[in-house]
Amino acid sequence: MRPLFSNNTLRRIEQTHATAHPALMVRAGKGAAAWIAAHFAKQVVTVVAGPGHNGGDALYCAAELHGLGWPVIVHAIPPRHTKPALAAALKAWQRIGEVHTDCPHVTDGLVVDGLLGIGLDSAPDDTLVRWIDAINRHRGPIVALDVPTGLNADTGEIPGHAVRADHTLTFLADKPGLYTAYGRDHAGEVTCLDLGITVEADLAPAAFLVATQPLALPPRQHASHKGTYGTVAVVGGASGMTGAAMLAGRAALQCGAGKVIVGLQDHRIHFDPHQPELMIQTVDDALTAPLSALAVGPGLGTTTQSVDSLASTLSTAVPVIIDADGLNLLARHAHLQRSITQRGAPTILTPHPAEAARLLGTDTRAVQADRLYAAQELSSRYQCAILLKGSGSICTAPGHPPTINGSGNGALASAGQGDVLSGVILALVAQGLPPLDALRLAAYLHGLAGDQWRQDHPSGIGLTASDTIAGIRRLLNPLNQEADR
Ligand SMILES: NC(=O)C1=CN([C@@H]2O[C@H](COP(=O)(O)OP(=O)(O)OC[C@H]3O[C@@H](n4cnc5c(N)ncnc54)[C@H](O)[C@@H]3O)[C@@H](O)[C@H]2O)[C@@H](O)CC1
Ligand SMILES: [K+]
Repeated sequence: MRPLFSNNTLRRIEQTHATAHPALMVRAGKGAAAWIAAHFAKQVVTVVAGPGHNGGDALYCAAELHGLGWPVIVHAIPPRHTKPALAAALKAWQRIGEVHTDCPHVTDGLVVDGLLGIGLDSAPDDTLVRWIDAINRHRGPIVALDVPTGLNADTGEIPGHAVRADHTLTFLADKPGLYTAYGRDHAGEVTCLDLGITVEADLAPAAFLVATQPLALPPRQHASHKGTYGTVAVVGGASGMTGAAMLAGRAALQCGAGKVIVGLQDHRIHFDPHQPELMIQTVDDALTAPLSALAVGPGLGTTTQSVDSLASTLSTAVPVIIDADGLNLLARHAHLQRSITQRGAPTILTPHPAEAARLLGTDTRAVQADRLYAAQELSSRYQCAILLKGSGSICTAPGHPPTINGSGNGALASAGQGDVLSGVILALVAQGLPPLDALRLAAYLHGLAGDQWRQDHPSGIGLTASDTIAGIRRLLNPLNQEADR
């Protein structure tokens, strides 16, 4: 897992190395130029520099690219208060070429965004907005230095306008905001240039990025039977919403749970013709089975019967995953919140941002403005493992640092995907993974199944939740290399 550092920590690192030679700003500019020269054919490059040190990086990058024989045009916003390091960078460029102070109008080549980095302090002012929009109008490649201008590097929030880069060259260490909320859409492909600095071991990361498969299920032993892999139940499926519970059940089954019961509130359905292995029962019957783990919420509804079903689920002594309407009911009913804190077995909450907002008594915008904080606050308030869904899903649990999931794409924004994710988590917990491990692996595999599907469907349109289940099953199996000896 890759460590991600907050702006405050990055500032501390910068101070520690303030007298480094060559200076970090020079290293950043030269490193960026070397990366650009290695990844693009020589072409006109428009370097856009802002009023702070991010602009200084850009000016050294311009000078270096010029030295490598690239045609370079520089546009810079004059700083209100010149900092010495920026003045030196400006001087270095002015020995080579002109500085245009008007808003760039780029028609050709590559653009380097060095307007703002981690110094963004509020929504960009009018001048910056015009320059950001001018960069975004460019149809060719856009390379952002450190952070796409306008994106909050801590949170991935965009308080106003932001550059949409194809590549971001981020300096010293990786940053959480590049991977969650709006980060993925605006940063493009991220490359970290460490500038020859090793981050001090005593500096705690704000989060970790899960960029590769975090762990695997243990191989299946020959002398095993379905009971070895757990009996699980999905509780939900009120009239008109039975599909949600079925999808969760199918996902649990196809991800290896031994026996899967679907406890439906709609008593008219007794059988899943597409997945006859599922045992369809009433909620009461499902809860009397000797279960290893439960998921409650998919299609649960919000009736009195739904509240009773959730309360019965919480009174069991096995791990419970709460999703969808289960979370909405939890947000509304204090007695359910009390039951959660009194449970002896683990509880896992898997909210999307709107559900997280209800659980925290705030609004979706506030959750999205700081997803890492929201997930950690939920975990401490409810003493649960949390998976906060959305771009760059966050997994955390009390006493554990948060992780940001690095897989997935917009194709997964489709009906039933959350139900599938609940079923995958359920299967992984039933097969013995601790809650937080199950969340991280499930989020990663779910995203990766979407990424693999997208390779054959570039616009990302039409991925169904059922397709995702099949993709995750394929991903789970190559992992069990040592199986069945
Ligand atoms: N932190 C580090 O360790 C390093 C930082 N470097 C660079 O320096 C950057 C940070 O430099 P700074 O602290 O000067 O910050 P920035 O260059 O990101 O921006 C600061 C400037 O932008 C203005 N500004 C901020 N928000 C604005 C808004 N909403 N509207 C209009 N103007 C706004 C500020 O008044 C200030 O002049 C990093 O992102 C990176 O690119 C590198 O040189 C190397 C190492
Ligand atoms: K930038």
